[in-house]
Amino acid sequence: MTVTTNRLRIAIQKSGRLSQDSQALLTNCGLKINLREQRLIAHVENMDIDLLRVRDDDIPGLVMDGVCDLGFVGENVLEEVSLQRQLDNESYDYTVLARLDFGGCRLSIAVPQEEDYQSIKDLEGRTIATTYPRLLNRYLKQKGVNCRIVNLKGSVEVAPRAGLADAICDLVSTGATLEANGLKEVEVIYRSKAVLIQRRDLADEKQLKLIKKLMPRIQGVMQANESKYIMLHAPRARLQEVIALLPGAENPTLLPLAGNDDLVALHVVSSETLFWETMEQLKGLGASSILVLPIEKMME
Ligand SMILES: Nc1ncnc2c1ncn2[C@@H]1O[C@H](COP(=O)(O)OP(=O)(O)OP(=O)(O)O)[C@@H](O)[C@H]1O
Ligand SMILES: O=P(O)(O)OC[C@H]1O[C@H](OP(=O)(O)OP(=O)(O)O)[C@H](O)[C@@H]1O
Ligand SMILES: [Mg+2]
Repeated sequence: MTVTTNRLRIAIQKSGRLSQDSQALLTNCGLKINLREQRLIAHVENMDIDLLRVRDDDIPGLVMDGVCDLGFVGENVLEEVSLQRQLDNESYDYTVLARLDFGGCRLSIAVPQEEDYQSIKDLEGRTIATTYPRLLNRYLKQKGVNCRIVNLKGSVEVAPRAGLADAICDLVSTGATLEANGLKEVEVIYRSKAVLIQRRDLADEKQLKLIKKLMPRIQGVMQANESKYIMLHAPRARLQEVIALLPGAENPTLLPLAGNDDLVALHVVSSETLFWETMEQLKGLGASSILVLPIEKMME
């Protein structure tokens, strides 16, 4: 590629399911992003980074062709584009730097609710509408089922009602879209999360150094997201029982309470969230002033 810039180029979805989370992750990593709604490129003011804001479908190709150095994209799109590029004899090289904690969804086959569905064999010879023809084709081949695949870029869920297909293969998260369209999920064919990918042939020392700086921050933000800071007052006499109830609290900090020898303050960073049930059990042991706080950043 002949793009001559030393600034690291990161492709992110312009508007959609991954935009906010990708941007928030970068912001939490300390990037000051100068965003103007309509701009294709957003400058990062405090680091040599530019964000390219594009359709998510274009992100794998931009990274594979070396136009962008990094990209935030769903594994579903990444895998679909990779399969298509293999077929077209185009390069499909990339490195996954991190699997992220957002964009979780599954690619599933769904049929009309009233259909008596037993197995994938029921779809032999039928028509399935999807935005992911390559992933669907791979799955059907594995199962030895022949179907006609109709490629739709949007509104896939209305295809059966519109008489365009017998079934669909689309992304599902809560299942609300399927339900609203009178469909039921019958096969999960792919489970996806957002990932951060890097172009394989990246060689610029300065850019590699920047990525090396960024990665521990990304890991730190994700770790902080799933961790909680727990504080409570526990009766000294039941300390061992209290500690046993707290997830990941092997080495809590214990602090004396002024004017009260029976109670002790306990602080701990927990890798899991504290459920209401556990809080009620803690209370049952005599614990009080239980606080569960979010953690913004972490570095070990
Ligand atoms: N309901 C969902 N819950 C969580 N993640 C989802 C959900 N739907 C999609 N995703 C993930 O987010 C990605 C982007 O979804 P979105 O619906 O914004 O795509 P799009 O409509 O193709 O957007 P674009 O205009 O950028 O092409 C998907 O490829 C998938 O990885
Ligand atoms: O199972 P659910 O929680 O209902 O989520 C699934 C829906 O989410 C996505 O679309 P999105 O809402 O991002 O809109 P889009 O179809 O315009 O991309 C996806 O394409 C499904 O339609
Ligand atoms: Mg898209």
